[in-house]
Amino acid sequence: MPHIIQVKDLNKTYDSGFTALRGVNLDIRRGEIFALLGPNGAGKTTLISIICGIARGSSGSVSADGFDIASDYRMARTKIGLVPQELTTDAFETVWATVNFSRGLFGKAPDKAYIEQILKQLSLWDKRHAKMRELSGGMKRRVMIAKALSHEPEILFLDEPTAGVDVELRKDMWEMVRQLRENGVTIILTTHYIEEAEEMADRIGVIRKGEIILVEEKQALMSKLGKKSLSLHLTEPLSEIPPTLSEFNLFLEEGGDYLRFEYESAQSDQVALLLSRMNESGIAIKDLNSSESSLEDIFVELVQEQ
Ligand SMILES: Nc1ncnc2c1ncn2[C@@H]1O[C@H](COP(=O)(O)OP(=O)(O)OP(=O)(O)O)[C@@H](O)[C@H]1O
Repeated sequence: MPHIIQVKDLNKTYDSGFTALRGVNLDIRRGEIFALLGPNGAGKTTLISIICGIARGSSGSVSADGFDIASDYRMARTKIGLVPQELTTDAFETVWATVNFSRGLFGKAPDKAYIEQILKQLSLWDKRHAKMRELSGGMKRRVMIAKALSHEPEILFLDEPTAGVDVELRKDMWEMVRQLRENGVTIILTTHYIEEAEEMADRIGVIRKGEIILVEEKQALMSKLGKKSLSLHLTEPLSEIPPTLSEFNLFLEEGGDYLRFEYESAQSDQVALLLSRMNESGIAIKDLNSSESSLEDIFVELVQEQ
């Protein structure tokens, strides 16, 4: 079964009458890192909460590793670990007790060796006897991940895993998430840091006003929707764009000293053509500089466009 999570025609209308999800269909592949992006209030937490069995959908179905989350709730729930946005732990418990207790909640027999393994993997082993309140914010977050992994789930949801975390720690977190994926865990994360999705995700889903507006391989998304720009510093300034270059999307800048070419990522063969055409027209360049749109630019455009 290639899809570890299948969401079919999922709708959610809250008691207030507000519809937070509309006809969501989403398949998550086994072993991938999937990033769910969307502006505030788009429905990310609602979707995750339903998949994790914390909230109920109004209609539609969800299965986790083949188990329906409504009719096979217990089995579905054991497949999933959730790292929520908020840090919720007992300040006076030790790291070891916190993680061990969480495993027990899922009805799993104690397994010291396994808990030791995850604490070591998350660099928490030295802190196993420390009380939660003695830990730094970053360590607490790692304990939340250890808790979510304590019952050996195959799917891990990370809701804003690095919100409010400094750059250094964010990089550590990314490394850790990659490591978990190496160990065979499927990862679904929501994030406001588009850089995070760009860095880590295999596929990206964009949700807006309760609808999934796009699901795409990250690489394909960036090359399909990305734009590139090439800035050419001319040896002699131009007063206007010569007719021989009229087919290109060109802009004269800084009093004619610079010629900027904007093109879609998929049309990179245009660059060679432009340069040879300029050569033929006797337009020489001193220097050039290229830039491309980030996932952030693509995302902003997508969300605005729809
Ligand atoms: N219990 C509730 N009752 C009514 N409306 C709700 C409830 N929970 C969430 N909503 C609404 O549903 C919409 C989606 O909320 P949700 O928390 O899923 O968004 P989100 O994408 O996770 O946002 P954020 O990025 O801000 O966390 C919002 O408009 C929110 O106000």
